[in-house]
Amino acid sequence: MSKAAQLDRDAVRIGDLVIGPGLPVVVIGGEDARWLRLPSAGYSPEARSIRPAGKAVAEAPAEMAGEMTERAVGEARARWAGPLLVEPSSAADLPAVARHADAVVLGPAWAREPGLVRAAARLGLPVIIQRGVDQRGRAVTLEEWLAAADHCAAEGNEAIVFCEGGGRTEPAAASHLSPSDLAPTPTPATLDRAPGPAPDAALHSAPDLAIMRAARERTGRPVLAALGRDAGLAGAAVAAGADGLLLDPAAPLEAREAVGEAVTLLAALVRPQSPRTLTEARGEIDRVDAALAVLLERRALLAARIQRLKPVGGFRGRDMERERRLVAGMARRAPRLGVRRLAPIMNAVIEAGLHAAEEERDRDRG
Ligand SMILES: C=C(O[C@@H]1C=C(C(=O)O)C=C[C@H]1O)C(=O)O
Repeated sequence: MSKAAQLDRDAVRIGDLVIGPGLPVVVIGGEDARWLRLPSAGYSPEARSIRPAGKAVAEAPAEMAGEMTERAVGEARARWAGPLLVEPSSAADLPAVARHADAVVLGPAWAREPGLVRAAARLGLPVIIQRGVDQRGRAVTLEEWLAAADHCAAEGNEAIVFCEGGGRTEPAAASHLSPSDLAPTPTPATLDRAPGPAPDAALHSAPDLAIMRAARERTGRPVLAALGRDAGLAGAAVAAGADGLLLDPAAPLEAREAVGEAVTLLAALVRPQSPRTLTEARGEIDRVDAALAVLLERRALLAARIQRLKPVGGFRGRDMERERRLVAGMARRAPRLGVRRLAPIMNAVIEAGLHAAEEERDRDRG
């Protein structure tokens, strides 16, 4: 079966990762999959130059460049057993990508080059087409983006994922990442070896979530939002319908963790799924429980605050009328449970909060 095996038009499989609506939101560059961007300091996908980490740009002859690409992608493959996405810097990288990668990522400069898009599509791998600002500073339009997908499909490759990068540019500093950035758990030491000071554009991607939605609605294909190294827009992207988030290969561990948390919590609220298997259904319940735990913790903190604000707090100051009204309000949002089933649940929640508050008060009094 080809690596680009297609489930249906909505979902795309990359290795054992499935991306699409109704499925869990994936984090690429985080735990779900890795993304290797091959060295590039050129201004177009045809340009070819090699920038060894920390060194000045050096032009490399094509055959040497091919060897370096083969080594970089081969090493990345050896270090990471999960889905590996590789972004070529030129058509010369494609054979190595085909040999080792599970998907090919096309940077914004490729979207306007039908010949290159078609060459990438012919690898038979899933193709991730990025929209954004190319190295010349020109933004790919929605029409150009969709046209790139059509070129891909014209080659018989329907395993297409759109990736919205918005204002993100492709700064040279971000392009000499070594495969060490693909280590499963980056340590501060490996992060230190990551590219030096990068322009802000590398740190803060500005995906246009409206264009991302438009691509999703017009094509029915999955969409990703590229966040750069900043977790700030992760929740917004999930709420806007992103099927996955793409983190820069050099995103720090804290950003990866923050994105994972935002995806779990937001998706539980805004992305209801229809799981088909026991494992999928339990995965979905785990995400809902994660969101519930965060809300229960916040609720307990608020309840404790209220006990300190009331003239008589704790169990002695219990207000049963207030409790009855809040259960009735919740039952409107949880009709399956209704007042009869929600009342004992909320009674347990409220009493747990009051117990925690009284214990805390007793500790504080010493
Ligand atoms: C938090 C309060 O104190 C108690 C706890 C409640 C709760 O946890 O929701 C509700 C009413 C009171 O019995 C409050 O009075 O609002």
